[in-house]
Amino acid sequence: MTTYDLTTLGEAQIRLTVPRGDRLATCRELRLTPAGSEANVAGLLAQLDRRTAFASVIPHGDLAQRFIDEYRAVGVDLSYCVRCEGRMALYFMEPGDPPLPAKVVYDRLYTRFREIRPETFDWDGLLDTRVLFVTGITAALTDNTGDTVAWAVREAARRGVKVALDVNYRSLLWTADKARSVLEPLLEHVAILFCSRPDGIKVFGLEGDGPAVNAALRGRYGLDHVVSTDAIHGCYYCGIEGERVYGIEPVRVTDRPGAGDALVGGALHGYLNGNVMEGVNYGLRTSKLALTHYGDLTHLTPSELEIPTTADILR
Ligand SMILES: O=C(O)C(=O)C[C@H](O)[C@H](O)COP(=O)(O)O
Repeated sequence: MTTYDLTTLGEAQIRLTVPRGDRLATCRELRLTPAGSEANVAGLLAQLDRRTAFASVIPHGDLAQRFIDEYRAVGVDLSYCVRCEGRMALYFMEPGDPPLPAKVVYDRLYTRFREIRPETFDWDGLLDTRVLFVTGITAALTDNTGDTVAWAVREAARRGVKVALDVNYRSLLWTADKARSVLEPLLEHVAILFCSRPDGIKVFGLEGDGPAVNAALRGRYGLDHVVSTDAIHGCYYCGIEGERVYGIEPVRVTDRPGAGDALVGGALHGYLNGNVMEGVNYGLRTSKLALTHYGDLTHLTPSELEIPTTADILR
């Protein structure tokens, strides 16, 4: 029996959000919430009674403490985090209201996390897990973070640990060409891939509707499971369990960031149960829950996985 169900590494961040109806350039107050894609997935799974750990390099100080308190409170093991002097990564967000799109401004240069190397972390501990989860966000930051993600993926595969990868393409962090050149060589080691349709088109040069992009990813890279979303039309599964299209129902959005990570967390809960198709149903529920409250981390109880949804299977 492994110590963990899922371990992951990523940058610890704080989000500073502009109140609705205001602009970053003029607002006088900001809402402060902890953030980080990988931590969000670990945090969601911890609330579903999964054993998870998140590794990072985190500075001392109050902002970092806010991050630590948030994810530790839901049960994520943060003992692999290395503490250092330095600054906390931040991101600012204007939620946007039509016709203004949401806007993100990163303030995450010069963090010590950007200097990580494989030797920074205790991999005997971190790879005592069923799944290693990584994202394109961490791979994008610097050559060091990209190399460390690549090393971790290969080492996990060598040790028989399943690898889950979320492409999570961020155009503010790298070009699509660079993303492809870094992520593509990792795909042979990946068991379950999360890639939105727009990312499949931009990063991997694919074409077609959601199911077509999904099937092309699976076919081209020989993946066991591919889960993708198209924020407007639906969510798609393609893999050894078959193929499925899931409808997405509109919900009132209180706060959008973290909904993608919630979908990934729910789907991985299913993967850990041996049923990704059912996991995507969980993911649709958890991402819906994510939209109802502030913060990148979705707060939920296991019973809320059963909340009614009309995200019926269409095909
Ligand atoms: O951008 C980054 O570097 C982050 O990690 C910050 C956020 O916590 C996630 O990006 C949220 O991601 P979504 O669930 O896709 O909204």
